[in-house]
Amino acid sequence: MTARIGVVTFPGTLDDQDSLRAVRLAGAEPVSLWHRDKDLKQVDAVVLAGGFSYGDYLRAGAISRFSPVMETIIDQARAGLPVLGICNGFQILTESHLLPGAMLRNNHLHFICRDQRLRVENADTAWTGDYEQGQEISVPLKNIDGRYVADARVLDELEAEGRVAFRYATSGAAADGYGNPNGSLRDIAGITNAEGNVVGLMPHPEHAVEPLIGTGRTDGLAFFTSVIKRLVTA
Ligand SMILES: NC(=O)CC[C@H](N)C(=O)O
Repeated sequence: MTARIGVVTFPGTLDDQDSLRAVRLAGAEPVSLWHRDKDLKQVDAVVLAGGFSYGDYLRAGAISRFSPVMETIIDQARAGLPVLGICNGFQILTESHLLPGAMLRNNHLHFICRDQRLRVENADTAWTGDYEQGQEISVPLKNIDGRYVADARVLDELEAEGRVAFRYATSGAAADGYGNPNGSLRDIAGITNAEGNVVGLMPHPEHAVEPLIGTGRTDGLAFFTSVIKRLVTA
């Protein structure tokens, strides 16, 4: 049976079309979800796509968190539904308290847009099973509120439980996409919840799924193939 993967559109979402396309290229059925609908149309997994939902007013993700669609997603995520938050989606997940910590303005106070090197730290989540632990990937990064913070106790807990899913890779030159781009604590680019079904990250895997586009790398596609495999074997 083909997995159905929903992609939520809020007013101000930018990356829903690319996310739907990534879902299709990975082999699942893409399903559009609308922020005002509580109904998730019986999807097997959900992607919260990037952008500026509700104009990032108040704080990025702070208003989206209270949308009707999030009411259902928060309930179902707690019951095991795989949810991936990309960039603004990650911001919505922290605002929803499905993931700990918060995203602050980049330490240099600028919007940044570049290809970013990441290290996969946890290849055991619903969204990362097709990567190797320690694998380095490159995907686009584009945000202004990308600086991940949490208090030391939360950071230690994330590290101890293997819940740092991605770190900014710092072992090369900035011109090659290496380095911490925004001052995120402990170079954290993405995290998972304890159960591994909810994952959020600031860089954009959905923009790196086709060899003809961008740098020609398809490093992001494995997010989507990973969850499809997880759904089949679940
Ligand atoms: N591409 C994105 O989702 C980035 C938007 C995000 N609201 C920001 O921090 O700028």
